[in-house]
Amino acid sequence: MAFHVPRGGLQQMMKKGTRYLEGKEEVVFDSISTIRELGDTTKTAYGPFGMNKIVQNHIEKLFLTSDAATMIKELDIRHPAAKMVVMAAHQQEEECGDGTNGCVMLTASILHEAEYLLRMGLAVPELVSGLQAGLQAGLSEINGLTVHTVDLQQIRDVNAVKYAIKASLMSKQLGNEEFLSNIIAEACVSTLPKDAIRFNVDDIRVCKIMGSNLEASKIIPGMVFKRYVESEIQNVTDAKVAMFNCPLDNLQTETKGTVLLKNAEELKNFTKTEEAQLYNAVKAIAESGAKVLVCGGKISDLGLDYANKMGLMTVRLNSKWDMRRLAKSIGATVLPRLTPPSADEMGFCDKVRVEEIGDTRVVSFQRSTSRIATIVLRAGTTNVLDDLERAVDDGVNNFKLLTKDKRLVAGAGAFEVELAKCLDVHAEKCLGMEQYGIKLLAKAYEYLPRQLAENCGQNPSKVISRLMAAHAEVEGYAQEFSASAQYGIEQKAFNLPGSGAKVPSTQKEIGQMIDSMKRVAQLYGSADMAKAADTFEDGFNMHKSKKLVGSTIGVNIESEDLQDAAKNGIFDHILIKEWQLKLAVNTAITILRVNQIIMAKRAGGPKAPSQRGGHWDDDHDEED
Ligand SMILES: Nc1ncnc2c1ncn2[C@@H]1O[C@H](COP(=O)(O)OP(=O)(O)OP(=O)(O)O)[C@@H](O)[C@H]1O
Repeated sequence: MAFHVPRGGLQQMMKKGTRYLEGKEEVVFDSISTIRELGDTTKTAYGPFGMNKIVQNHIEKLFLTSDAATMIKELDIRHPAAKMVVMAAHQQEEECGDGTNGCVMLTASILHEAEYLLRMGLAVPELVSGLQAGLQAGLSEINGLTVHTVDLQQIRDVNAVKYAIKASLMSKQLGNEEFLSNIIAEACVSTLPKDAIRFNVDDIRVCKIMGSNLEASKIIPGMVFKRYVESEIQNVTDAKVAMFNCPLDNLQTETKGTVLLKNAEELKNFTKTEEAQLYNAVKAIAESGAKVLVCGGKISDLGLDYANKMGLMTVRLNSKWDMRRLAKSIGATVLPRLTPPSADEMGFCDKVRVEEIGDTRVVSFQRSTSRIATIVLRAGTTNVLDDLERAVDDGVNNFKLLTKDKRLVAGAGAFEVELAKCLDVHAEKCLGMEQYGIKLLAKAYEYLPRQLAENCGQNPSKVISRLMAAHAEVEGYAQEFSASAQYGIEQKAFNLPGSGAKVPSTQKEIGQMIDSMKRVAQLYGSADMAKAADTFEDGFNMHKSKKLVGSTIGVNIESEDLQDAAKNGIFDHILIKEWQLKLAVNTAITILRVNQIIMAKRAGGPKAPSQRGGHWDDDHDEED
């Protein structure tokens, strides 16, 4: 006789097969180690020398990429805590369209640091309140770290845009950034309306055509479809375009009817009226002035014949999204029935033509003032084309961010080191246990430049210590200066009406102080003050020129010597950094606050067998 083993507590309430985890060790530390593993997977793809991954998704589609968003999307992650990070990554992608890897890595590093503090005995509420304080401090510090701006007057300047978005392309397509940033900037700027700054990432379409190389890629103002036209006419210029959401065919009734034909005459005349109706409809469309007819439904042989007779170029589009985009691009209204369009309802194109790019036939609708531009990408393989498309997507998203906010921070890890330093300073001022949380955040930020250096094959510890020294030296100089005798002169200057006296303690404050001194000197015509400002500025510049120091010093991907990211035009958008901070801290807090994980048995019967007769990875799926 078998013994009955009683099940107690939660297990008793739940269906058999429910998984249940409890306690700090099982829940928090286990979640942290899973998330760290996720971070370890994506971190090697961070930055310009990030490695590619081959990811095969659940339908056996292959992805070759270093884009974290794609990796995370295609990996079917099941762990509930890791799913939180996946959600944060998705949110980062939704908000900014870039910076996903940074977000995942920051979350993983915060949790890694938190684990150490928890094991040392810090309570979760203390850690959480510290992280919240760190988040607030970080958000307010970020504002002061802007090093470059592209304001609304410059947003139509292709060179200014190109300069600002280049770094986002470098990290995906190192070596191709010059060409890509140029083509993306031109395409984005060309779609901006004349009267306002409005931009949607959907305004830039990508048409991938295999063959040739990247340099053969080009921008087409308007839409390009990889298809062939139905009609004999394949090339029109200055064309009015009529768009219909219905088939170019006889009207079909919804109900079926029976017709009794009594003689041959009736049989001959049966379809005549319908044919005449279709003929008249096509004729009316041609007479309205349209030269091109775009149909969302099927095109019958008869309809095509009439269109050819009337000299109409006929194109069929299958997707309703393509119809909508084309309508937006050429300024047309999509009509539901084959009625002659009014002048307002017709769109206009400079050219509609069939082209052969490589050995692919495309039909392009070109209009110089189009609100949509298409980038035709060329490369040898589909995987390279897909990766190029993702790089274009990052560039376009960065342009969109510029239309929302003009501020950029220094890239190449300079921002992270500077923010870590500011957070450390802030933590020193906090007296309670909060300071541990803030310091933790500062430490977590150091992981990003460290990884950037490691991926470039450099010694990460050496690079990070140099970076920190470079960022600290300016402060050191400011403090030295405040204590010096010369500061007395400037102090006097600052006591003049209209200027505030403040001991400069950061590079930014030194800059502001020099500016104020110059302004005051000019206002009061004081030669002494002007001389003092010059001396101060010279001293500061000399100090900087002796060594590479400053808040914009970042990782140099070519050598272990550092570089000035701002001078070399390596910028990241401020909104990317803000969202990374918010999402990473909030996700880490959410995970730290969990004390139980209860997973119900997965619903549904056995998995449908694979269509290709099994898969080498099936064993792993069985585990669930
Ligand atoms: N030439 C460069 N030298 C040094 N750092 C660079 C250079 N180009 C880009 N970077 C840095 O690389 C980092 C971005 O890398 P990457 O694009 O791989 O990460 P991400 O944007 O967080 O992730 P993803 O694009 O996959 O969502 C940024 O911090 C950027 O400043």
